[in-house]
Amino acid sequence: MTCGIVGLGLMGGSFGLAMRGYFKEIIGIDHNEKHKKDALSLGLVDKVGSFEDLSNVDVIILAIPIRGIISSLKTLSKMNLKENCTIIDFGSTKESIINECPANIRKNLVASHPMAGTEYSGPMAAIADLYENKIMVVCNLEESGETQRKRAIEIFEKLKMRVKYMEAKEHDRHAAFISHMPHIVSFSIANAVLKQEDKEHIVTLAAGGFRDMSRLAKSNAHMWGDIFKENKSNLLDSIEAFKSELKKAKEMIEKEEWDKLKTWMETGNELHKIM
Ligand SMILES: NC(=O)c1ccc[n+]([C@@H]2O[C@H](COP(=O)([O-])OP(=O)(O)OC[C@H]3O[C@@H](n4cnc5c(N)ncnc54)[C@H](O)[C@@H]3O)[C@@H](O)[C@H]2O)c1
Ligand SMILES: O=C(O)C(=O)C[C@]1(C(=O)O)C=C[C@H](O)C=C1
Repeated sequence: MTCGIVGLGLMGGSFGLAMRGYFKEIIGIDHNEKHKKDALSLGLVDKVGSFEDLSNVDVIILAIPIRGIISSLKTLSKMNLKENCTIIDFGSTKESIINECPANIRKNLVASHPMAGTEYSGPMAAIADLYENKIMVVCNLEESGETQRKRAIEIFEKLKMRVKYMEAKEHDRHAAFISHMPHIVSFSIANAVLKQEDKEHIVTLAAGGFRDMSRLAKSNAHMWGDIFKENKSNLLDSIEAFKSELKKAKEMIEKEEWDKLKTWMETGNELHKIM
């Protein structure tokens, strides 16, 4: 079996590293020349190629920003793909990808979202065990072909991932709260500190707490811009929920309702018991 990976960054590169030996050959495709060279020298893929090479592979991984995934699907739908070709996308939102996937290749697509990653991007960020013991959400699986379902699940098992099935609508709602809103909050924290006049002095005090809370603010703005745009309505709801809690905390502090504030914090302590 052969594989083509479109996007040789954190997600595509890590996939290549983890799947060496499983595929007879892995071909890497990327619009960034340096990323192609880096991917080769890091051994993320066997060779680099172009989109046309995808006509001859058995598995295609789309690991590029969401709008790029959608336009790749449109291009792939006009190509002569292998009959049972399995296309797996790693996009962080699922509804628009599924809705905009051309009908003639819908059975080829297994719409997936690995709940794994870091704040870094590009081939240098690739990690061989990134996917191990992590959740892979697979959406609207019944719309994928039987061969494609089986192949994708086998690949996720090989990655040592735990598969969770969900409807795309539900996935996008959940992802807004568990991933997209925390990124917005982290960017907000970073911008709030950067706006302080004595920011350099403030950050000299940064220890674990600030580093944890601001880590996500290092993430790639292009990729996250796409995610926020695609999940706008759910993201707005999650920001509203967060704002309402922040407002509650602010009011309790203003009114010096310390016991109430303590109870509110103790409620927050409960979260990790269910994680
Ligand atoms: N970073 C994460 O934590 C994470 C986690 C889960 C899913 N995802 C999703 O995975 C996808 C890839 O994310 P990443 O973190 O690997 O990004 P990345 O920036 O590390 O890598 C993307 C790579 O794709 C290339 N690229 C971008 N657009 C392209 C195009 N149209 N054609 C060819 N090459 C193109 C870039 O040059 C880059 O090498 C995104 O859809 C993202 O939403 C990311
Ligand atoms: O751990 C991180 O740094 C991540 O950002 C990974 C993370 C997340 O947990 O929000 C980011 C985007 C996803 O689509 C899935 C996972």
